[in-house]
Amino acid sequence: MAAVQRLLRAAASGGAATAAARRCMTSLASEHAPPPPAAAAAAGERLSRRPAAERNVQWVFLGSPGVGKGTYASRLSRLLGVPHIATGDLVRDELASTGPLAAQLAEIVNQGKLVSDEIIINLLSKRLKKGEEDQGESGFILDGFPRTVKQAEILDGVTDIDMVVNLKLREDVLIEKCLGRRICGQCGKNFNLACIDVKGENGLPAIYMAPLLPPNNCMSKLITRADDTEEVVKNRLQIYNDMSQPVEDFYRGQGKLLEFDLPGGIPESWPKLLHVLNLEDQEELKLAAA
Ligand SMILES: Nc1ncnc2c1ncn2[C@@H]1O[C@H](COP(=O)(O)OP(=O)(O)O)[C@@H](O)[C@H]1O
Repeated sequence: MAAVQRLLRAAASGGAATAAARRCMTSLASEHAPPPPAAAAAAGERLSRRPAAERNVQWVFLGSPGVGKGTYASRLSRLLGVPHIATGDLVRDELASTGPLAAQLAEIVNQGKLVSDEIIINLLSKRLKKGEEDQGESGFILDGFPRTVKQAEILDGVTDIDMVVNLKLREDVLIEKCLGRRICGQCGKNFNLACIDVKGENGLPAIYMAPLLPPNNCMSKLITRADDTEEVVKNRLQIYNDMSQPVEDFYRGQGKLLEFDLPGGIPESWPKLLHVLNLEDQEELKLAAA
């Protein structure tokens, strides 16, 4: 983990970096740059490529906006005792701060565009470092990163991802779910006011998802994300299809991609997800210990 944040930080700053990490950074700058060179892999090998059995889980969650990556990644992180790190949350924390990046980020995020690889890697590496130093964290479930093939290549250059879960849902449902999303301005919890009840048609299955309603004390404090308007959501979906679907192919090619079509809301999807991840026993143990 230390190696992950060291190299990611080095890749972002280009400062007191290893030569390998500096080369990763150079590859960020050019559209047609080659993948991180062998030296980067070698440095990662020396510093961080511990066998999976000797370290905690290192998973990635992929999926379009609104699919529920945050919901399932955070449930799994609690079950497995590893941090859930959502780059969208890191961006929103930065937006809420008075830091120098806030104004620049607001313009990009509110149009539904992607933040630059350098900024996002910088935010991620700071988060990894803080988690490791303050909480002794090890392992991670990444949500919202990598979102471009370049980000995936950089991550690949510094550490071994064990598995990539690709959550999938039909596009009309994704839009409804994004528009129904709300956050409690006080406790920060996520809710969804949308009641999804669509018939099966054109080969697509019927799908029902009950709303995830807030308790009474959150009801009056609900906030809608500025990028959850219909226009911006459609733009984000388009950007996901253009920029992030190639990331699915990247991991599919490595044999790490687990495709998961959400069958419905949390009550139907969670047990099925645990089943395909072979984690049913883990949940039983945890419930028994509670
Ligand atoms: N890995 C990333 N690369 C670039 N931009 C990112 C990344 N992660 C988050 N962002 C920025 O933060 C915004 C919100 O991210 P997120 O909460 O993950 O949204 P979504 O609901 O679309 O999955 C994105 O639209 C983008 O501007």
